[in-house]
Amino acid sequence: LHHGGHFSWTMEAFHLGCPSLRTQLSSSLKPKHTNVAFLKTHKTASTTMQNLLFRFAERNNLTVALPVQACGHQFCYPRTFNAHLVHPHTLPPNVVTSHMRFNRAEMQRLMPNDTIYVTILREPGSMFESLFSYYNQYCQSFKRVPNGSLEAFLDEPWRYYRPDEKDSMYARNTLTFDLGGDKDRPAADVTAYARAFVAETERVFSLVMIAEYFDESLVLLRHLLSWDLEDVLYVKLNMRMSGSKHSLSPGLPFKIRAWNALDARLYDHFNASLWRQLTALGPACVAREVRLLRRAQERLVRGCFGGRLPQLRSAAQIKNKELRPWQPSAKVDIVGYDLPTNTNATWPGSLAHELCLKLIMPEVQYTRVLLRSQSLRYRRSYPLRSPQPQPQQPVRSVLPRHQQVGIQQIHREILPPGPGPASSPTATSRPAGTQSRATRVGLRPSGPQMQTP
Ligand SMILES: Nc1ncnc2c1ncn2[C@@H]1O[C@H](COP(=O)(O)OS(=O)(=O)O)[C@@H](OP(=O)(O)O)[C@H]1O
Repeated sequence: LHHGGHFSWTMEAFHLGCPSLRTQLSSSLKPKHTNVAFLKTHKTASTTMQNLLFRFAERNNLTVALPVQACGHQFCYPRTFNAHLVHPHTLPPNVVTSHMRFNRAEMQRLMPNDTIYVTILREPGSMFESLFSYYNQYCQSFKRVPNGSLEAFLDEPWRYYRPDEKDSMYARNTLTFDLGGDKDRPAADVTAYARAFVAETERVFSLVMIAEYFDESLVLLRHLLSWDLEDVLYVKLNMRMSGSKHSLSPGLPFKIRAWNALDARLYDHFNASLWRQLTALGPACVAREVRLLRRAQERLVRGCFGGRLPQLRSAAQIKNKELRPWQPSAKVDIVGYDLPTNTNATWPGSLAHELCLKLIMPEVQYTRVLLRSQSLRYRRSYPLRSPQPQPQQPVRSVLPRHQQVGIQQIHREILPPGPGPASSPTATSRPAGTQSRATRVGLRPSGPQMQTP
């Protein structure tokens, strides 16, 4: 571990002569942006992203909008999102990231005006294979297929698929559905609809990440939000064991794209736009940031797992219940991790244990833990609260770097060495008491409606 203290890796890139980073240096000194809406799409590495955002929110004492208990850990998906599905103890939020079917107007009612919208897509072939395997016992369209054969489904999808049936959104154009669109557009209309839907998605989302280029996407995210390297460290979550995966025979990716034509168009468009943004940032600099990220990540993981890389375990093998990922059925093995009991060998203290635990905590458990801690904070702030939920703190869109708490120190120790001190400009928080009534009860007045093409 490196004990040289904090440094700015953007400064390092600057010294290496990355032209695009040179012009961005001033923006990297900006306070961190803290109002973020991440649309958690299905089977796209979104749980890994959600965990990263949960940890960022906790480190910075932000509020994460969580579902009311009746919705479980998702905003009553596949219902279209409505701000009333948000638990009152998690208002007003800085961050939202739980599964939902997107609804722009309701999100704007919930989130501060300067919220940055981000989502993630995955290549349709591997995504559909993952959906087919994961939801095989849930989704009737998949259950009907003899021998659970992906090939059989794709040979005659209309034989098995019913557009209006429960859980049909897992069987066709899932990304389009999650983004609030119409997954069953008639073939004659697909091109025009896809064009308009892509344009609308582009208007709302400042960044559309791509799962295949997860680390490169994180580099863009880090720049967009003026975050540090330590803010985008992660461990891969919600992976299937290799035995639960099915390799696609030649011809299948083509059939999957044809069946999920809207998703395929979304993916192609945003994959191209991701690479345009990476090119604009400078490929050498992106590669360097990715290397630094992976190096820091390895140190973090080794620190948590007693100097080793973690062993992947199926849920049944994980001793700590808090760390067991949810299994969709006995036929699919989802990978998780168990912490060694002596993780503190490298970093002493309970903070290190907490950091490591949260890093690998599955979605359902982390959502529960977060709801509990936010409810506690809410009750402590308002022991004699009025019937309407009140804000616990002014809504912040940016964060002074010095406000980040304890666990940050451990993060600092794992960063690769580099020159230059980090600057910590003061943020411009929105002054308390300047919000409208709607903001004070946690919801914002409706903004312009999303124009669904
Ligand atoms: N960092 C990173 N990069 C690339 N891919 C990753 C990453 N993290 C998770 N994964 C893969 O994402 C799949 C799980 O996606 P989600 O977490 O979105 O699933 S869920 O809808 O919330 O259940 C799941 O894919 P499959 O294993 O193919 O099912 C994970 O392996």
